[in-house]
Amino acid sequence: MTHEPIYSPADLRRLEQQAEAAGCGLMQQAAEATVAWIRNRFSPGAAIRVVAGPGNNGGDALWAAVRLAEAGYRPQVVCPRPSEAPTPQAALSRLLAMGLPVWPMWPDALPAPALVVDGLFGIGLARPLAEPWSTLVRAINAAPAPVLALDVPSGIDAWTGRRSGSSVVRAHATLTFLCAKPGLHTSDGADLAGEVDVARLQVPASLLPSAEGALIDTPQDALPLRPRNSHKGRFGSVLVIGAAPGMAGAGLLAGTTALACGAGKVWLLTLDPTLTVSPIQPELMIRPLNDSRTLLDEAAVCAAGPGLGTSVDAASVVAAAVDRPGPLVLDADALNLLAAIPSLAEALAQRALPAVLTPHPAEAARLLGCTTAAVQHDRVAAARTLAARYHALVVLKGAGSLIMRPDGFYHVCPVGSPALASAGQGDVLTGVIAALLAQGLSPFDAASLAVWLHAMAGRRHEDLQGPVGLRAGLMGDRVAEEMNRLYRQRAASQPVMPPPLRQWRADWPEF
Ligand SMILES: NC(=O)C1=CN([C@@H]2O[C@H](COP(=O)(O)OP(=O)(O)OC[C@H]3O[C@@H](n4cnc5c(N)ncnc54)[C@H](O)[C@@H]3O)[C@@H](O)[C@H]2O)[C@@H](O)CC1
Ligand SMILES: [K+]
Repeated sequence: MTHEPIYSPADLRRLEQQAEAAGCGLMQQAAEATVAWIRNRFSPGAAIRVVAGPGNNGGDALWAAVRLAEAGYRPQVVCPRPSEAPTPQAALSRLLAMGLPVWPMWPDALPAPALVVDGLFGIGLARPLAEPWSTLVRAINAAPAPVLALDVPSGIDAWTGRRSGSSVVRAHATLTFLCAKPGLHTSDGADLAGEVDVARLQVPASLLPSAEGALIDTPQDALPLRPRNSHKGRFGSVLVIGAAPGMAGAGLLAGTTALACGAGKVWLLTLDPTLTVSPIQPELMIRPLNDSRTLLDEAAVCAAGPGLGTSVDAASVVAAAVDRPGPLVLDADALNLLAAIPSLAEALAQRALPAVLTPHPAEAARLLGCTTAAVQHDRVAAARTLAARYHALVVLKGAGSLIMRPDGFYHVCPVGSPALASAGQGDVLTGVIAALLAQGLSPFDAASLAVWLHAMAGRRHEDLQGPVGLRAGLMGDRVAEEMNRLYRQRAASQPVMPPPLRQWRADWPEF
């Protein structure tokens, strides 16, 4: 998979200092990246309102205004309290020398700009915004023009995505510098950052820290191979454990999705004795609890939890699934059992191959013994604690889904959609992860690719139809479409033999 790296706040600050000491001119580079971004979308001559704050984020904005003026744009610069540091001050002098006024407050009388650039606060934000910044934020958000945030929408924490207070810039796009930042994709950041681009800037490779995580990008190379010389045994088998009385739908969703996403065969071990066959999905093999021993031995992958309930039978079959050595996904009620039964946690920690746990925030809170709000307060920290505690891969669902390894490295999914906020989507995701594990992916790759495919299916539904109406029952086929799209893209990037120009036969003399 190709990734944008994420550095920790401390590593990023260290990188900034070392790069400045090495004379990299990061502020100038950030300004040039901003102008390149603007040139791509707005023609010279356009009025661009650049709003600069009191720190280096403001410095980026002031230098962007200088470069915009040089490139033929008409910057309207607003800066109530410029930074006193030399580089931003140099930009101010250049602006004044070019005869460009710097307005202390939002200039209502000027013609409306084509774009507003938010350079108020970046990663140095330390507290909620007060005057004069909150008035400027209100003016930015009310402007009849799109907003480009530099580095981070002002008022948002770059790592958690939380608002610092009630004054926050709502950006249509964010151009972030040096590395990707998880807070632009999760929590409030998912709604306030708009489309996010990363400008890595030129920094000597020797200064780059090791990443604490990465954004998932189009993960073509993680796709399982599907040679022509294949049979269903090659693509693995999945045992879904769930579907207790009254909750059959959850187990059926996970099972049918695993089939749709390429698992060779799928059993559903149901705790409901009346459930024997799915009339709409006859290829799904539904088996009673009595068969659990045989199936746990036979299946390559186990996915326990969808519609499982928390009965004694459920607890004992989950314990047996955790004890077997193969790939394992625990979701929904299996996670509730894990929160309640300490011996399950001990058994998970003993596994050589880490299990995949897929909590939504409320399930994560139950496992951590805290509130859902506390989980959402710092999603990376919550996922990191869970992954270390259970020695497992943790998929923390919700906007900006996180996939956390036990060693603390994580992926953030930058794609998402409110179309996925509907009943059964968690069961679907469990089915996709199980199918990819069955096809031989490692737990981290399977969980990352599954989250991305699931999110892409949601995004595509939203783009084509809107944010409602994506029932979980439709998802297996939609996720399979995304997989096939990736297969086609990968095939298109391979070398291709051109077709013959003429009909060819070996016995034709002119050949
Ligand atoms: N330091 C560097 O070398 C680089 C910095 N860059 C830019 O600089 C930004 C970080 O710069 P800074 O560390 O100066 O931080 P900011 O520009 O985000 O702002 C920090 C300043 O605002 C003050 N402040 C923080 N919260 C406030 C609040 N709520 N109300 C009023 N004042 C508040 C701080 O005391 C400090 O003076 C990055 O986000 C990025 O845009 C980039 O140019 C890349 C290089
Ligand atoms: K900003």
